[in-house]
Amino acid sequence: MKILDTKNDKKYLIDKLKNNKIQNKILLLTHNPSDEELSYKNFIIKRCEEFDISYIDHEFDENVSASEMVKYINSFNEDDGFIIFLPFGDFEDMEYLRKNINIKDLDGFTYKSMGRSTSGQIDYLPATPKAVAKFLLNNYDLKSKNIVIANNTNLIGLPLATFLSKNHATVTILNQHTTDDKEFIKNSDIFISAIGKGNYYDKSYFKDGQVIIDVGTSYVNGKIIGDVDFNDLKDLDLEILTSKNGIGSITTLTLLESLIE
Ligand SMILES: Nc1nc(=O)c2c([nH]1)NC[C@@H]1CN(c3ccc(C(=O)N[C@@H](CCC(=O)O)C(=O)O)cc3)C=[N+]21
Repeated sequence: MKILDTKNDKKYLIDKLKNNKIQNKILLLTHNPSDEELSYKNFIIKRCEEFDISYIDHEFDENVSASEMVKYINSFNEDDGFIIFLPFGDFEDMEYLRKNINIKDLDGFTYKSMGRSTSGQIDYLPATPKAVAKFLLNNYDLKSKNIVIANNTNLIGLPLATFLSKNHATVTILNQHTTDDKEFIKNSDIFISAIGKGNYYDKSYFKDGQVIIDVGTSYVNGKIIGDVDFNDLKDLDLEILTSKNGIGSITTLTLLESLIE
């Protein structure tokens, strides 16, 4: 087993963010945020302070309507960026927000971004799938590879799948109701997991020669663990990008990179 990491990618992103003076602001938008959303927001705030990026930390109150939200967001400069921390308190009218926000979208949220990433434009992907896509494109030839993705959300699995398909991979998306997930995973060349169930996949799911990208983040006793129990895979001859020093550690930087024109 070979453990991969994103340390070089991280160094590259940090240098890029240090060397480009960013004039535009980033809007950090929450609505009844969960602990996970708040912790991700705090990672971003720490990075904004490190790179001298202005941010506006705005929590919408309970009763605000979608049109009031859009009015507030669109009152900023069109080159200022925004991120809506999901699930955004399960706000009902996401359609209206996806359709009408027109300042810079840093996390592939609007319908316009969704359409563009589907046609293969990497810059319009949300930060997490963008980080995964870049890592794969930099390190592997995707042509005729079988890729299986365990995640079917608008934030990760769907945009990643369409993008990788445009890049000539054969892609399968699993969901909670998939019955023969073990068979799909075992037959893949590259497996990307983002289910958020700590140590869920053991060695019975894998075989020699595979590449595993573990995007899962579960908090257990204050520590982040991934979906794949990589300690159990020691005897297999495969490559794994684990949760530690993996995609999570470059997601924030990838998001801020999108502020640079
Ligand atoms: N619109 C939206 N986009 C998201 O991408 C999004 C979201 N909403 N809601 C909340 C979840 C959670 N999430 C994490 C990202 C990184 C780490 C992570 O592991 N970060 C690094 C630190 C990163 C740093 O220091 O810059 C680490 O702990 O090593 C965890 C969780 C994204 N989310």
